Amino acid sequence: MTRGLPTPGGRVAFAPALMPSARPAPLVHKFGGAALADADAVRHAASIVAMLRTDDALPTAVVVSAMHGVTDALLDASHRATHGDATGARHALDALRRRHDEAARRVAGDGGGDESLSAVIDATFGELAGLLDGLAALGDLPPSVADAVLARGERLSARLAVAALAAIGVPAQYVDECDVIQTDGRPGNAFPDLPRTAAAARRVLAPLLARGTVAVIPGFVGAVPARTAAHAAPSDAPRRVAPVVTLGRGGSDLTATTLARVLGARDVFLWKDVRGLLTADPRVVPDARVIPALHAREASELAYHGAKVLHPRALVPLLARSAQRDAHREAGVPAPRARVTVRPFADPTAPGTTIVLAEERRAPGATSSPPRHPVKAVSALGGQALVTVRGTGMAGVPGIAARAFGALERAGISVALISQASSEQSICIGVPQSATAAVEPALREAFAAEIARGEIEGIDVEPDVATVAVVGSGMAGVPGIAARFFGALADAQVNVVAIAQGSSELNISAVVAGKDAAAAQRAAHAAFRLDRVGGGAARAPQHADVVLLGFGKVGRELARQITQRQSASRADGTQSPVSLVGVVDSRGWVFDAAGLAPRRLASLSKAKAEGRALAELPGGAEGAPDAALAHIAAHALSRPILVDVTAGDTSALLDAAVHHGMDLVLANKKPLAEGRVTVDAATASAAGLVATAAARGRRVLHEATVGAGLPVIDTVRKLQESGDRILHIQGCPSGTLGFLFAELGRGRAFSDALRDAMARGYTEPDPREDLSGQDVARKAVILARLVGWKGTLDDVAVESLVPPALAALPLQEFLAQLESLDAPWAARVAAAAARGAVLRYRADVSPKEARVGIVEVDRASPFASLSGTDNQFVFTTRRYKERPLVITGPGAGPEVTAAGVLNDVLALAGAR
Ligand SMILES: Nc1ncnc2c1ncn2[C@@H]1O[C@H](COP(=O)(O)OP(=O)(O)O)[C@@H](O)[C@H]1O
Ligand SMILES: N[C@@H](CC(=O)OP(=O)(O)O)C(=O)O
Repeated sequence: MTRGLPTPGGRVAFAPALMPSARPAPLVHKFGGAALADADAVRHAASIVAMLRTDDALPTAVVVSAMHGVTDALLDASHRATHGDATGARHALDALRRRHDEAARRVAGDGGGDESLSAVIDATFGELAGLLDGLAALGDLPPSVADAVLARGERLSARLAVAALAAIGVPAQYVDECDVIQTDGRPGNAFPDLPRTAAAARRVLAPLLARGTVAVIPGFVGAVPARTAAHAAPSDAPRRVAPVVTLGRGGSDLTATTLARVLGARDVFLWKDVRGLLTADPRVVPDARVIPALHAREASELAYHGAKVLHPRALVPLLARSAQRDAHREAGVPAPRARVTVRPFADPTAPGTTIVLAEERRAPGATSSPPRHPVKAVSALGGQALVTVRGTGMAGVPGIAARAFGALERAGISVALISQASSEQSICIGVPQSATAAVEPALREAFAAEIARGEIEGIDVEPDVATVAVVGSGMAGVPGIAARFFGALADAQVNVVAIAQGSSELNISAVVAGKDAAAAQRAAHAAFRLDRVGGGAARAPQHADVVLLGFGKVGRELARQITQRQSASRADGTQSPVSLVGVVDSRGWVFDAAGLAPRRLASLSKAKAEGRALAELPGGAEGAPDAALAHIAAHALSRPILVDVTAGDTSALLDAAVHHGMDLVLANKKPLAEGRVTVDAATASAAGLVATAAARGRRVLHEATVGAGLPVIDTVRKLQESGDRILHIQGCPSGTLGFLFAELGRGRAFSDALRDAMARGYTEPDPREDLSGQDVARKAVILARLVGWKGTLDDVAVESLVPPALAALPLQEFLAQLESLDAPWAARVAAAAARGAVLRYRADVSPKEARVGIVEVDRASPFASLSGTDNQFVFTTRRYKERPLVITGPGAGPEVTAAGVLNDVLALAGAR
């Protein structure tokens, strides 16, 4: 064993006597195509190599993928050529050539162009043109020729990388992949032969690395074994077919891990355009998080189930099993010891994801607490078809599944999933959509006898499905994972076509319609709280997309304030934490996933204020709010927040929004105080909405439901979080009633004060809505529940200011009789005054009760000083007992209400 001796500088020096060789183990870098967009990116890659190579010139091998999109473009050009579109093929090639010429010019930096690089580009495009001509003549695209075309992409980028390294003074040399990576020769899906690759690496790479030269090797491609090379090209194929094969799409990862294995590397860095291996594809689940560490088996499972970030077999060379390991050791392949990290190209010092290779060792019988995240990630493999073989005669007949497998294997069809119902009356097989046509004949042939005997009744093919998988080694032995997964899919209204659980218990998969795959992944991600996984957000900085439900006075003011917030961010050069992507009214919506521009919002606001519906406005769509929500939720939004600034019972909509993965901000009291959204009939509705959201890792904030923009609910939370206990809250949360009682106290007649309140626009159109006390009662319910009261709106004792005889009258008749109330009110006010008190309409809540009605308060009480439409809240707590905590201020009006809502939105935007 080698032993490190710490040096004063903190580095680790190796005692020479203990080191088998003087040089430290090499580093292997792999730069993915997604990261290599242009010359700047290639230069950035070179700088990363230089940085990690350090002054000690650590031995370094660099594997590169073709630049972003180049493999696809080459494939497209090949298809065009075979289908007779010679012009299209030439144009595609010309565009690629321009891109590489431009990159070559810029990559070398100030040193100017590199002639040998131009010559290589020239020669490569000459070869490519020849290959495409050959394909045009052939009218077919044999896999071996496709591989020969595709190989050029990585070779070009490797040349660019060499130039970029040279430009910053790092000695680098291009090494042809065929001189190192030896494979089994399977076109389009080859696998490296480790012993032969190890021998080649010793011969070709070791001397270079020993000299301190960085070896740059094209990824994705390898050599065909000598015996197959002779047959690699069909006799009528283009003459210039080189005997190369590719390792399957994304195969540069596999090149890198193979090299790491045969070189005995210390580290493999897989540099990607994402911040690491994430809990989901961030293009589908915007709040995906970086997984700090996961086992290679989990990573492979994810890759196999469609996570495009890693080649499905990338980790195989580093996981060779022990029997193989012995055989390999004899053949000169060192034991695996590399550390594998998936790193963000854009942020090279970030830790990314570590892929753990060591097997988990647990003492027999050892128990451990269930993992915090039994499921670590979710992924989906689209473009599949599901084949079902049905028949009552299959029950109890052994080997049906194995024969189905065998038949498909012989037909060259890879099976992504297989599941058999316990009744054994059907087997479901997931295959690539492209194989659909070949599947049925293959199975019919394999089961001809059973079909003839009627034991197999049918073979059905369902096209366009996707397999959605949740993956994590922690799910083994943790009960309820499947229930949570399928519950989440059901809640998201995703129909599950078939189910499969891998025998390893590393994954559970569900086959769903292709169109549901995104919704299914988001639902599973939310259900397993994967947005809480600890390695940082997929994207920095944080950003939330806001959808406004309700575009009335408060909604429009909020839109204005969000726009204002965005321009403040622009002014100080930061990204706004929020953007408004959708507005919804009762009849329609306007939505743009990229965000509604300020000008557009201003004109929508203006039109809406003039009485027009959103559906009638430019870009507006017609439909009920639930349709709006479904439409909006189908888009990949960044940490979406639904803001409810309506006044109706929106419970069902809010529930749907939570299931779509949205956080909620409410100014609307009804769903909290009255809504019937509940997970448990015994719990009250408010707890229901909040609990449903919490179970899915979503949050509900609703500061503006009590006291508008005043920090009432925030104060409750802060008191509680700091360990205080709220004994009771007394509040005057109605601007209208506050105004009315202040005026009565000043000797004004009831009818006169109420008419004034109406004229000032304080009251609802029918003032009895305010006078009934219902609005205050809703606020009381919301506050009371926060302090631990368990009742519902029906349990609140409410004193109405409207005598029963006047409650049902038409509005005008009620108003005509207002004067009849003046004398009784004057008497009541006078009686209170005689006792040194004034009247107030107040909500009193505690963990034990919620009451709203008229109270007499001492003239010295803070409530007595209330004026205008101000609200006031008095908190008596364990800490604030002798002198309670008082919050007073304007508690109504669009501006302060919208500001309260905006605070909640910003809190959520920054919180996740
Ligand atoms: N679980 C996941 N974690 C990270 N990225 C993922 C995941 N699933 C899918 N992806 C996608 O994989 C892409 C990176 O893969 P790929 O393009 O093959 O990278 P590279 O070119 O670096 O090899 C990312 O842009 C991301 O959209
Ligand atoms: N260029 C190849 C191989 C590869 O590994 O690419 P990437 O690193 O971009 O996944 C492909 O597109 O499949």
